[in-house]
Amino acid sequence: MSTEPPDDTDQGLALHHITVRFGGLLALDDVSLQVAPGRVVGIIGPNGAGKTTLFNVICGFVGPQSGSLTLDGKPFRPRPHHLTRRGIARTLQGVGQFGGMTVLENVLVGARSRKAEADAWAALERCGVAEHARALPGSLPYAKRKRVELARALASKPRILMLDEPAGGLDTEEIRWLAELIQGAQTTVLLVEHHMELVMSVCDEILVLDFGKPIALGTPGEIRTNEKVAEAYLGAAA
Ligand SMILES: Nc1ncnc2c1ncn2[C@@H]1O[C@H](COP(=O)(O)OP(=O)(O)OP(=O)(O)O)[C@@H](O)[C@H]1O
Repeated sequence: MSTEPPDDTDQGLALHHITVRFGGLLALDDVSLQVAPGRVVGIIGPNGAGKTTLFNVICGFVGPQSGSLTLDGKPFRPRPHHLTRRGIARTLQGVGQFGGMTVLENVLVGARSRKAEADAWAALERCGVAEHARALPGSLPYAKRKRVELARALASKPRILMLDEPAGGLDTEEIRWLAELIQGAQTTVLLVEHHMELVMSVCDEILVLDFGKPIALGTPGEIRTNEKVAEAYLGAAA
């Protein structure tokens, strides 16, 4: 299987032979991935496969023992506090907002541009939660707080939007709304998600990890019928 980024593209984000160890545990084992602009790329795999670690590498929270990243063909050494500047935004698993700040203030955290407040309002509108801008996040139902988390990420108008289990805890109707948002996002999306129906419906391609190893990369149709993928999930269920 080839998950090696092609040499002829210098656009977008690329991971080259990333390996991460935590002590004796190999969390990522020679993972390569090319994320072309505008694509929706899913990262799936059983629990503990390395999905969050991969996100943490892209965000600079975890430094790989070997391998490198490039952004538009140039070396990219991610640092968490520079991510917005580099056009990268990430939602967190769960809701992760500051309880003592209003929804609007949460969305404005880390804002840089002069028109940040207008962008924040636009993102809140887009996510259908503008009416709650002055509320404290803790007073809102879980699904609304997940939307606030999305608005926070969208407010910086990222070129790469990283969604970490955005469907977790949501009902069918809310997941349908989320699918539409991702499909209309008009930006590159990296999606870590356990909800297979969502992943299969929105992704252009999917990377499958198992015990840190990339075991498949392909379209949803290819991944659905891949025997190694089925085995990895069956093994995890057994
Ligand atoms: N900071 C850390 N220190 C030690 N081990 C870690 C650390 N972070 C992750 N791990 C281990 O690395 C492996 C990969 O974890 P990771 O969270 O990336 O998996 P995942 O695919 O995101 O899992 P899940 O679907 O359960 O969220 C797991 O075995 C995990 O216990």
